[in-house]
Amino acid sequence: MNGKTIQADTLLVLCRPGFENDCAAELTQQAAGLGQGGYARAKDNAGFLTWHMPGESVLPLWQSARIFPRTAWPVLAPFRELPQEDRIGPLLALAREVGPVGAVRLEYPDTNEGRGLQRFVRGFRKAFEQALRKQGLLVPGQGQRILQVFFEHSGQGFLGWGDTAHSGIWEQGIPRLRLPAEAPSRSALKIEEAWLRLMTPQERTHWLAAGRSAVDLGAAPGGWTWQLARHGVRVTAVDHGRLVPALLADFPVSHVSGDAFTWRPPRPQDWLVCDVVDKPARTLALMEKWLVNGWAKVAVFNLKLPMKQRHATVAALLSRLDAALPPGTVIRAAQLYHDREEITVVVLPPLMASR
Ligand SMILES: C[S@@+](CC[C@H](N)C(=O)[O-])C[C@H]1O[C@@H](n2cnc3c(N)ncnc32)[C@H](O)[C@@H]1O
Repeated sequence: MNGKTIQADTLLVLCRPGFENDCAAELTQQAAGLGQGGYARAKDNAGFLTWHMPGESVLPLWQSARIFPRTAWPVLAPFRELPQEDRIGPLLALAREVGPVGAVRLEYPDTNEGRGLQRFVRGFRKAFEQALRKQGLLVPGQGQRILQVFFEHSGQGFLGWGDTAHSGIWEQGIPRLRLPAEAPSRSALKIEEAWLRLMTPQERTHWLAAGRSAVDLGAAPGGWTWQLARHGVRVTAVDHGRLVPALLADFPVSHVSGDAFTWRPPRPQDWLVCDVVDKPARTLALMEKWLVNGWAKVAVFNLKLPMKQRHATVAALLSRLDAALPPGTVIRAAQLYHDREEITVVVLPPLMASR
């Protein structure tokens, strides 16, 4: 049960504050690729924007892969000046137009001001969900459709719908991941988010398995190496810097003090991961060399963003990589919640199931 088809000409997009124009540039390019137009309404550092396509359906664009948006969903209607004494009533009336959903997401901008809404949203969630359940509009576990509400402030925002396939798997596009005490660095959260956001469960089961091999370029102090090694992957960690000693003592990890840009693996690996901070074109050329030569099958790496033309730069680099690799190679990229001035890229070989 996925619910009736609803049309929409507006997309609500959440992103890291400061990247609204990059989202707009990306959506402009994607819409053009679909033979569509559109325009953004965005304020600098707002952490969100709306994308408008008057007279057209925004659904094909919503169903396309995105790099800069953390999440996006079709808008049914904006709401304004919700009465303080009954904010639920007007939103219930809109929710009825969406129909029964399996879950509700309540979102707000990831800005200082937006985070001030946390308490309001916590209280509102309880009352709103109760009211939805009473009316048969929220039936947890049933159907894929999610009711989406975005609060710009407590009286104003947008209501729409989504699903995990096209809006992403997390409310606000923000994963709530815990950093275990033994993790060598906070970067460990970044590769975990990359796996969860950019790989399917089947791909993770296939590749993140005991007996697989990996090289981690720029590995120290060892957060990414630790994440791979705790799945039983044998890791060669390349860095002039020191790894956390427990990694070498307790896990299938070996350390090579070498240069990421010149070191070559003695035999082909399953994984190549790379968190070296360098010029994006230089990192990309390194990844291309490894993948084209068959030194690794799967890659996870960061591309540092330039100061200007961020979307145009990464789009050009990713299309260069795509052209260099065999047809069918899967390239997925996103500015993760744990990314600041970079994006994270995952590359998977064609026909992964048969490897
Ligand atoms: C952001 S840190 C990596 C953090 C690591 N992924 C983690 O999870 O703990 C970048 C690392 O790249 C290393 N690095 C920079 N240039 C390098 C090079 N040319 N060869 C090898 N390592 C390099 C640095 O020494 C540094 O340890």
